[in-house]
Amino acid sequence: MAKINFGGVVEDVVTREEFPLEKARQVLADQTIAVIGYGVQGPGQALNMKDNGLNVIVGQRKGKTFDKAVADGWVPGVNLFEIEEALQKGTIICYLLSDAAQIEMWPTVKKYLTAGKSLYFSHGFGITYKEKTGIIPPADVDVFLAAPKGSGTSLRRLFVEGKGLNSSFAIYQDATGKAREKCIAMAIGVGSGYLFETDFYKEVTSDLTGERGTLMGAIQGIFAAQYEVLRENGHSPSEAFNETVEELTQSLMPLVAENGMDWMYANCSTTAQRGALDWWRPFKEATKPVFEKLYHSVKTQAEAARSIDLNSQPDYRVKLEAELTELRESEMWRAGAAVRSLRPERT
Ligand SMILES: NC(=O)C1=CN([C@@H]2O[C@H](COP(=O)(O)OP(=O)(O)OC[C@H]3O[C@@H](n4cnc5c(N)ncnc54)[C@H](O)[C@@H]3O)[C@@H](O)[C@H]2O)C=CC1
Ligand SMILES: CC(=O)[C@](C)(O)C(=O)O
Ligand SMILES: [Mg+2]
Ligand SMILES: [Mg+2]
Repeated sequence: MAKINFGGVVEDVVTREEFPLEKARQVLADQTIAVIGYGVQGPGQALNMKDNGLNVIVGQRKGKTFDKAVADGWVPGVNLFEIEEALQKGTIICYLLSDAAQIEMWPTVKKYLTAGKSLYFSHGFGITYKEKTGIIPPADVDVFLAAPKGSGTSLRRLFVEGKGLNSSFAIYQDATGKAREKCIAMAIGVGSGYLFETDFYKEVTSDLTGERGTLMGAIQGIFAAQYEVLRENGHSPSEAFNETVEELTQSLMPLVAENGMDWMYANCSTTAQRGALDWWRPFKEATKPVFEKLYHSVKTQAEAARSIDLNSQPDYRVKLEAELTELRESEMWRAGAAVRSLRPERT
């Protein structure tokens, strides 16, 4: 593995140069990779693996999502099946149902995990919280994960553009002595950039923290707070939205992505630099206790319990959709829709 110095800490990573796609194809040559579930990660990973020349089939229950798989080019009876048929045919089972649905389907999946097969996850959830999920694989199968660090939608889009999301990988159980090479081959096959190693516990703990924190929860919270203060002080929705969200996503974050925070700062006025350098610490101090509370809630499994309880209810989708609609219909995001419609490339 390549040794990379991450800010003073040397870590081993796997790059596409040292584990090229050709090697992944060789490792997986005799495998039938069954992607179970065609929600968000399912399509991204399955299509990328198919385009990478791997032997992939999809298992999805009948309904709207099955039809989406057909629309994406999967052919019923050829490489698209009902879940049980795909489980039976697959030698590497990619368990890409929602984390809550994985609990419900587990007794069925387990029946098909015969000796020498592999069970692949994209999250450490099911295994780490096994007391809650009941997901305990048989001892004679390999169990590993590759977790793309981003949405399945982005995984696919970046792949099509010739780019790749980074993924973590972890081996939980090596029954055949080949779990590690299969795991890395799968991680490359789904279209990852470089790979960093973790374990199931660390993957799920960091992932749940990240999505509740800066990636999704905290960012909406901080947007809403600033937007409200601007509105309460007489600024128009267009001004408040532009100064809170639009400028960040359109102008400043791409600069951070390209070359880091200091470089984004350096491309802003010295007035802005002075203010940002003064104010980032108070924001850090104000929010750190919330991040500590969040991490604690993840560590004590309160987050897992809540997500399992709520997402296992029969009407969980309707409830999530209602909350997403509330967000979409808030003034800030309605202002956002108007702002997006006025982007030059859209008018
Ligand atoms: N959404 C994402 O981009 C990411 C997801 N992951 C992980 O990947 C895995 C899959 O997540 P998503 O793609 O978001 O899942 P999802 O919520 O989109 O659901 C995937 C599939 O589950 C099926 N499903 C739901 N309930 C079912 C049931 N009771 N019986 C049978 N099928 C059922 C749906 O039809 C759908 O095909 C999870 O472990 C998740 O944590 C990891 C990284 C990012
Ligand atoms: C996209 C991703 O990696 C997340 C946010 O962790 C998830 O969808 O669970
Ligand atoms: Mg996640
Ligand atoms: Mg994630």
